[in-house]
Amino acid sequence: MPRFFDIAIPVPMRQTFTYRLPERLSGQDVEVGRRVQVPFGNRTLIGVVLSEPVDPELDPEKIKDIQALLPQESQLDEQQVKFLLTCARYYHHPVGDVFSQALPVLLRQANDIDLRQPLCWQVEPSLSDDDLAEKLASIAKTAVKQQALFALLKKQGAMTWPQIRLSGFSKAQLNALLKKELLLESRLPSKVFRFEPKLVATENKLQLTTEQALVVSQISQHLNQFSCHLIDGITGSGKTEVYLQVMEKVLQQHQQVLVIVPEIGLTPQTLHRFEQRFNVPIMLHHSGLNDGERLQTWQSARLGSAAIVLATRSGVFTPMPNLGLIIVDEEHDSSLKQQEGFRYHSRDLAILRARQQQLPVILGSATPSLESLHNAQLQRYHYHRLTQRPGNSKLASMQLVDISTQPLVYGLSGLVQQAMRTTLEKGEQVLLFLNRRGFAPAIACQECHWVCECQRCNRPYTFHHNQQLLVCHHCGSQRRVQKQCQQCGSVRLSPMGQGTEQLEQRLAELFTHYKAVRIDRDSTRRKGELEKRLEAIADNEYQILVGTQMLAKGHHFPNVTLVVMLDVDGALFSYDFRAPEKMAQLLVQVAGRAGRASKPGKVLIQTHYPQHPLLQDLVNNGYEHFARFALMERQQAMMPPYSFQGLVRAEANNAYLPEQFLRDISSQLNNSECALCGPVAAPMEKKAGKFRFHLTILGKDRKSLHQTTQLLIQLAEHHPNKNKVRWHVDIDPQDMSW
Ligand SMILES: Nc1ncnc2c1ncn2[C@@H]1O[C@H](COP(=O)(O)OP(=O)(O)OP(=O)(O)O)[C@@H](O)[C@H]1O
Ligand SMILES: [Zn+2]
Repeated sequence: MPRFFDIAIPVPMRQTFTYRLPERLSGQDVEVGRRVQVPFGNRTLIGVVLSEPVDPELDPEKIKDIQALLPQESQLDEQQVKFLLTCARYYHHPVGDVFSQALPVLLRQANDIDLRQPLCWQVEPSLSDDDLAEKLASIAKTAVKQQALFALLKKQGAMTWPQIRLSGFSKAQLNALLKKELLLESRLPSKVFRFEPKLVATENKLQLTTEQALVVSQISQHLNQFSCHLIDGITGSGKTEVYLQVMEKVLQQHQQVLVIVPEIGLTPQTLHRFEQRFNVPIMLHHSGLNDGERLQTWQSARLGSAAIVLATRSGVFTPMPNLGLIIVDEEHDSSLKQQEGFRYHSRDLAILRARQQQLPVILGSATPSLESLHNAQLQRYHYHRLTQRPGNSKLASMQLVDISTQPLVYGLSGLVQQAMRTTLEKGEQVLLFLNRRGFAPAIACQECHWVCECQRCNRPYTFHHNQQLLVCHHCGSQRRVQKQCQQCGSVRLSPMGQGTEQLEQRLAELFTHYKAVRIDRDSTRRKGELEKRLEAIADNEYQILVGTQMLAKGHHFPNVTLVVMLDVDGALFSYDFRAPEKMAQLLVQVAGRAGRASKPGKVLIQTHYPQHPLLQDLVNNGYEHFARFALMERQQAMMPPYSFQGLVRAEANNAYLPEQFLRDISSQLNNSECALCGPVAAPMEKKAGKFRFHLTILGKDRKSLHQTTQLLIQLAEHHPNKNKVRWHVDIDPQDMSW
């Protein structure tokens, strides 16, 4: 009797496909989670087996054969398959694509792959102290980085290349030490992680404050079962120390820990702190790794040999058979939500996974999302607060600076310049926050006011001075700088407004005795550049830090005592109902970079609207008060988290088709328990040449949202124009500007 299996394959259809196990493979075991190679149309695809053998619904004659079973060493376990199926259902996303996204790129192909454990390096253990000292002396005094790398490995034990790189070292430095026979190269052991007391560097453990101790003990009472904990702790209150101490208890049970953070490349110090505490295999998962490195993380996690996986959002899919805890740090951060393709929220999936696998999950933030606060209010989550900074560091004071009535010099008010001078003269650092990359956000004609726009987006090009380019920040298109106005022919074109690139230049004129450094996506594009700049800031080589929100994220700048937000007005009048929440979070997070050591910090916020209630509330009463008020507003307006939202987006080369498409499917929908809003043009109606429309679904509960979404998808899939319009569904959308 031939056997048939349901298989998920990466095609844009919301269904699974049945295949036959051919005679020549019939002797083999086919477990749920096995990767297989199957024919589809005239292509060959990699799929994943979803079921035990099934009775086919189709005529067996029409069912195609599985071409090959791929190595068992790369298969998913049943737990993982169950989780991914739930993900696909929750987000109404094609199941094959969910599986494909959850696999490392190399496993989406049929090629032979190297599934060995990653290489790692440690100080040659066979060398005596005397030998070491002698060899160490052979490293030139001037080779400071080699010395430092050696010292790090000596302290740390074995490290993989991604770890070494993130610590700021190069392959050349590593190779130099290898050549001098100071290091032993081996593969990370593939044995399952087992805890031993000596793996914790207890000397680095901090004496917990009363508040911290309480949180650690409360969470520790809930290990080995599902529970969700929200740690609402002000910036610098020591959330990381709480994570570390709970992690230790989980590791002690020989279990694995998954830590999800919004960015890793941006915040290498998170990894340092883990390494300093735990001498266990820590594997990384983030966009700075190549495909091979990502596969190695996946594999050691899957084998149970990685004790800790530190990952960005897609790390939530890492298979970890002995998982005992998930931590989502900065749970409010919008980069935890994937904005294209499979649009999942990593925090929400972490909770779903924790529930399915019966383990605790910790969400941490100084500015929790309104969703999480609401869940805490409903007592779905355990709510923990950290209200103080350990030691004598105080939260920075915030002050609004009215710029509607005073002249600015390069965007800086007199009061701000004065405060900067005072701070700099004391030998302390200043951080200037401006969320706008480039030299100027537009180039305009002085005669006729024509603005040079991207034709594909109908938005102004941003002027990048260093590259002498105009770049569209919406679609990425670039062109050379125009010399002449296209409307009136005048050559009097000039930049309008100010971005970080310009600000950095101007500061050199204003503060001649001090050095400024810029941190944004442009200035840190080159590998290792960010680390270099952060290090130089720590060494006080720069006194003025200019940056975008890259600077707001989790950094610890002990000598920064003044933070200036140059322009926060954009968010005050946004169409997006989440804009005030995001702006409040950003403000508090940036402010949290000031005065983190013993020196008190100050935050100056420049605005044209100092009386705006949102700003007043934040500055006078803090985030908690703001959040309570914002939640009340959401409740009155019946917006999330008091309702459940889905969004159908459609786009096409003309404006008519997507609007008509959405209108058709919404008008064909009968008896929906949800309110449908739209179709309306997206806030950015045209992007990269496509016209875009929205249909919003608002349900009073999740069940009705799911039902309505399901029905709309069916209608869309049968619409005659379904191939002329590109459309997708976004459940719990975060960014309505798309
Ligand atoms: N119990 C403690 N005793 C002394 N110092 C502590 C203690 N806990 C944390 N710290 C120190 O306080 C500083 C801030 O801690 P940490 O970075 O963990 O804060 P956080 O809450 O994660 O902040 P943020 O939200 O801004 O990232 C660190 O330098 C940390 O070493
Ligand atoms: Zn564009």
